[in-house]
Amino acid sequence: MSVALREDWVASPGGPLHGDIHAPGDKSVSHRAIMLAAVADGTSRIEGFLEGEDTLATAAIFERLGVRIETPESRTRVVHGVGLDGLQAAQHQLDCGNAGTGMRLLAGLLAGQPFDSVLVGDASLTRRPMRRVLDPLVRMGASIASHDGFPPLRIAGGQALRGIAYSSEIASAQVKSAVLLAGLQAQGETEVREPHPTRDYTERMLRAFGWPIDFSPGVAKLSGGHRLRATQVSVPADFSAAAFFLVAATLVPGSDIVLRRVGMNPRRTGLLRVLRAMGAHIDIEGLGEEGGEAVADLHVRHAPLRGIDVPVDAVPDMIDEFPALFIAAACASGTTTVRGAAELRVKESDRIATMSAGLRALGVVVDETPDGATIHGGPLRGGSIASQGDHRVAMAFAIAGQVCEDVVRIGDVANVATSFPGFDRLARAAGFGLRDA
Ligand SMILES: O=C(O)C1=C[C@@H](OP(=O)(O)O)[C@@H](O)[C@H](O)C1
Ligand SMILES: C=C(OP(=O)(O)O)C(=O)O
Repeated sequence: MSVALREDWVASPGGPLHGDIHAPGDKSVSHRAIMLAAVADGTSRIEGFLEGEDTLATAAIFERLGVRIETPESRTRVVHGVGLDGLQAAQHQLDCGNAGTGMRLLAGLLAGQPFDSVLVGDASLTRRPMRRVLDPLVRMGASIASHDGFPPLRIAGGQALRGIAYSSEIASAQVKSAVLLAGLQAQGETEVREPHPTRDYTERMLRAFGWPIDFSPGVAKLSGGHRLRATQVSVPADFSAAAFFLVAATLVPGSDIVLRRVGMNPRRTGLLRVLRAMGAHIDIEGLGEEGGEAVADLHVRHAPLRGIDVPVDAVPDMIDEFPALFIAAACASGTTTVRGAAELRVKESDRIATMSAGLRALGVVVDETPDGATIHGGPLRGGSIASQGDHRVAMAFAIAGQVCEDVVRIGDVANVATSFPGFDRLARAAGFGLRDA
């Protein structure tokens, strides 16, 4: 039996943050680039690929399905696509690790294949709800058995899928993407509507790989029966990784940093809007386009923050940034209220509960609600934090340590490598006080 790796950090004030920071490649884009390149015709090149455990797990799964993937240099992948009809049955279960994105998108992509597949994940992923993708996929004709709506997912191959018009009740790019990827192999038209627009990387990348698709914010429509053509993908730096430095430099007096070539897809940058409304000093410089995605340098200087009511319509645009926002809110004057964010309860951990408990351990007053929290800003004392193995919670409390009166001990940080390998090294180089316990 394998035992989860447990590592701890000790974070303490390191002084002002300075320098240029290159955050790793975008996780959402990296997952999708591997998936589409694998089932395209021809050889694709992916540059800026995130070498995190989540996206490495997705790449390893396609190798098990018979796709050759080369690594000519770090952060580059050359994928020898086999076409939508060229994947081969795997001999073993397919391990998605910690990645909700990997498992949910693969469920859609594998539902219409002629062979059976079994998708498994780690303890955290095994607790995450899958009915949100199983319901629409089964309506399309898929046959997928689960453990009462939770992983493992046993996909029976050889099902004839048909397109559906699906109105999702939750704003989830993973649900939308699973249905669209199943739609590639379905008879007729597949349409997905969402209650609030979510990140549109699947739609944009399908178009880049030559698949006809209509989409506008909140709705996407495609038909089965086309082919994907290999292409080049340039992956921008991940806004969600950059977010930890945006908050840290805002909070630590004297800080002045530049985050380079960060992906600025508007469905990802809600934290920027919210931090600016709280008083943050962040300039967008050199806004341009790389590989069809907006990118910019983000210049951040320290600024005092004041609490706000986070607009509910910003929530899907910053869904992964709440751990960092909770720290910003704890350091702001006044109170910050988050509503309409119940989805946070079904991430790698229950992020409302994990962040509230961690902040309380540092002396912050937090009133938790079913779909959010009210955070009362005030001084942070030191303390011990259980990250519950959640990468974003661990990184958020590393920021808290930079502005605490005493040290912050953060437990179980190994999963930081799922989305941000090398975070601790980069953070120390920028000036963080952060060491292994
Ligand atoms: O599609 C994606 O790449 C993602 C969508 C979001 O999840 P939901 O779709 O469940 O909101 C996000 O939390 C996750 O980190 C990545
Ligand atoms: C929720 C996240 O990812 P996933 O759903 O892919 O596990 C995340 O990275 O914060």
